[in-house]
Amino acid sequence: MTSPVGQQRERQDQDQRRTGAVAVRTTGLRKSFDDTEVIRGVDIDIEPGTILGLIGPSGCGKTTTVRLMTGLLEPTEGSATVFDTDACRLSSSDRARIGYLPQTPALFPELSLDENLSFHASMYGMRLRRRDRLDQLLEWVELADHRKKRVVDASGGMQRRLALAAAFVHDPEVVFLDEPTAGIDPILRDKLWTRFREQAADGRTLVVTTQYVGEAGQCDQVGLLSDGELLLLDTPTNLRRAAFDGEVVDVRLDRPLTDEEVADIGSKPFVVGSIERTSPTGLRIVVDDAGRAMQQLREAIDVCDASVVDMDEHLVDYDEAFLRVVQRHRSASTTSEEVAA
Ligand SMILES: Nc1ncnc2c1ncn2[C@@H]1O[C@H](COP(=O)(O)OP(=O)(O)OP(=O)(O)O)[C@@H](O)[C@H]1O
Repeated sequence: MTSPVGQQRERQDQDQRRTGAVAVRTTGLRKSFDDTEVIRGVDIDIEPGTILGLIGPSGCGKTTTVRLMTGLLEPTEGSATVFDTDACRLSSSDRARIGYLPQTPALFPELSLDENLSFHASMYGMRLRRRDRLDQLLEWVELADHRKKRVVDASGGMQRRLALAAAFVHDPEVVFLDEPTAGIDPILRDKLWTRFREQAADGRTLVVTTQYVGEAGQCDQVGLLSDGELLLLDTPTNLRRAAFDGEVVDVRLDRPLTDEEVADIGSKPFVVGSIERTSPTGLRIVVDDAGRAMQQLREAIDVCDASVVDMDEHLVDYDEAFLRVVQRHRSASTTSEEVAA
């Protein structure tokens, strides 16, 4: 879907990338409703042409963060900027460079899918080549065969896809998508992510919230929110590393090691975290680099006069990584509250 406008923006975004510009930035962002603070000091920089995924448990503040970034909510403290301008003070022409899929999209139930999309296009004053654009978008979200269906007769997933198409109708440069894949089957979800990646490759910037933690792997940067705090902002690979503060190797031996032998292995420089007994003869060891450490571990186990039955890197999946980072943060907060009390 690279239009001439898209190509021009790609060039502009490449220029911005060279100068280190950011498309969206939050600085010390805080938001309270009544006396309850729900966003607690969030700092995020999003480079043009990248996808930021916001993940976190229900109620952690994903939607509120997105609404602050779009300027729909005013922060209590700190700021959110888009194109270097306060999000609450964007001009109407800058607003037209932004797309937004809210969690509860506004669709006209009695109008057809096609008419709804057409209405969104007309709001942006689109006339030229509008039909082509709408056809393209309906294909994009696999609704072309249902275009005549009224929204009221469409499934929840179809309505979501229609709203997603509407967020892109005016070819925006920065797009905020609040749970775009909720209620969509895994095959189409995967296709949509391929399309989001194409959009980013075309120079557009996407902020995507999701409750499907595995989708973190599709993003350039992942922001992990918990109770309104940004626990981590990093690449998906580093999110996995953060779960154990290193890489993880699982080893099974021909006999149980004694506590002294385990402590001896734990003192080796390539072991950077805990050693956990996973069974009488099984160990889970956190190391700096799994590839290198496996040979060094074999040597250390040889010295103990034991043999390795099998040894493999434990590939942490995103769900496990997410759970561990959130649980670690929650237990650290509880401990510091107990110390303070
Ligand atoms: N307008 C509001 N008034 C009062 N509280 C609000 C308002 N909007 C959000 N909240 C509260 O702020 C917190 C964060 O809500 P938010 O919708 O941002 O979470 P979320 O991570 O998007 O959740 P979910 O994944 O369930 O959509 C919640 O405790 C919610 O109840």
